[in-house]
Amino acid sequence: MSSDSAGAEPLIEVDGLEKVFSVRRKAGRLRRVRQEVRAVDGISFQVPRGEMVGYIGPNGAGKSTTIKMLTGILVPSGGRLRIAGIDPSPGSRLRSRAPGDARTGGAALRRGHPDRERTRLARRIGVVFGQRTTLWWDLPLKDSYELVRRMYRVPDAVYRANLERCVELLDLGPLLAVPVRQLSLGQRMRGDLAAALLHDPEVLYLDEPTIGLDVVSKAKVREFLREVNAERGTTVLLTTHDLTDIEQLCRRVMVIDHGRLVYDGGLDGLRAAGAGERTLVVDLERQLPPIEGVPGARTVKVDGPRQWLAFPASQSAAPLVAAVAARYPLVDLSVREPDIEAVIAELYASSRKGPGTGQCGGNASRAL
Ligand SMILES: Nc1ncnc2c1ncn2[C@@H]1O[C@H](COP(=O)(O)OP(=O)(O)OP(=O)(O)O)[C@@H](O)[C@H]1O
Repeated sequence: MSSDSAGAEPLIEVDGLEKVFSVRRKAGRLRRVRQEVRAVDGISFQVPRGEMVGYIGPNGAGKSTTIKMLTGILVPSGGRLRIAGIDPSPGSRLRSRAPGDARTGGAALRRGHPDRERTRLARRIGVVFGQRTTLWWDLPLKDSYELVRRMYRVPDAVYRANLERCVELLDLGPLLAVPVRQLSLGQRMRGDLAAALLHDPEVLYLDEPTIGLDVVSKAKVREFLREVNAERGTTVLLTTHDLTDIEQLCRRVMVIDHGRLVYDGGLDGLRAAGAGERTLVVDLERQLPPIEGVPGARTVKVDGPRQWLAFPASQSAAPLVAAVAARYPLVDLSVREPDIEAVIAELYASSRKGPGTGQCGGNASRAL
């Protein structure tokens, strides 16, 4: 969690949130049985205003389901959530763990709770689903924006200012007259990002906004998100499988697996929590046999005069450097941080072994 936002007003508040889907599965040639899928299983977190938080996890972990509940698209089966003080599905706790919730949730909402809260919430949030566009397929981009303006009743001056800024930051000028169906994936994604921001939302949910994009388009999207966050203080919840998105944009990351939060804290803490190793890379004066006898380190690779020594991420490099320098002709050195992808893969694996086995349990960051 970013330390400078600690204590700031929470804009997103989630407490014991659950979503249980009821699905029918084949059991034999003719029989179907009803089964529960616990997609989100009692997660709690808060996001202060202005923070950019990564929300990651393996396929099927429950990320999209969480985002859909936070936008009001899905009704929770249990727990509480508030975004900008609004509960998009008031009364959902009454239906907690109700069998067949996936089918009855919508009806219950219509019966007991008009869509007023969800509409109020829609004005405060923006959403981009990387796999799906919210734009009108056959309309030029500009006409889609015009429709967004009317739907959200965006005042003229606000609309013009926001559109101008998005066009500038996302290079949309040449695309405004092009029908959405003719846009490339990267162009369409930029178009979707602008559409999500025209009504000045306080919260932006991004579900895989860089999926399928080339490196240049990814860089453009990331730069845009940084600008929006810095300029407007927009709170961002970012779901992605591309950890570079997280490394470049978020200081805080939440990891979900099997519907449960298994880590919530800083990226640095995640590296340390994963029992990862750092690497001391040393350049010696000449090629020598693998370095031995340095306490706490082991030589993992030798390439000419260069050698790589792995050591626990939690340990200081200073004594290792001193030990190597005392016995070997050292010319240069560097320390490499653990690879974040490896750390996260390890975290997923350990969370699957069951509670209590995760390596992050004793970390100073909020490991869960
Ligand atoms: N409408 C639904 N009906 C039944 N099960 C569902 C439904 N939506 C999601 N699920 C199940 O809930 C679980 C979580 O799915 P979800 O889409 O939230 O995962 P995810 O973390 O977003 O995965 P991915 O990274 O693959 O997009 C999965 O087991 C999925 O099959």
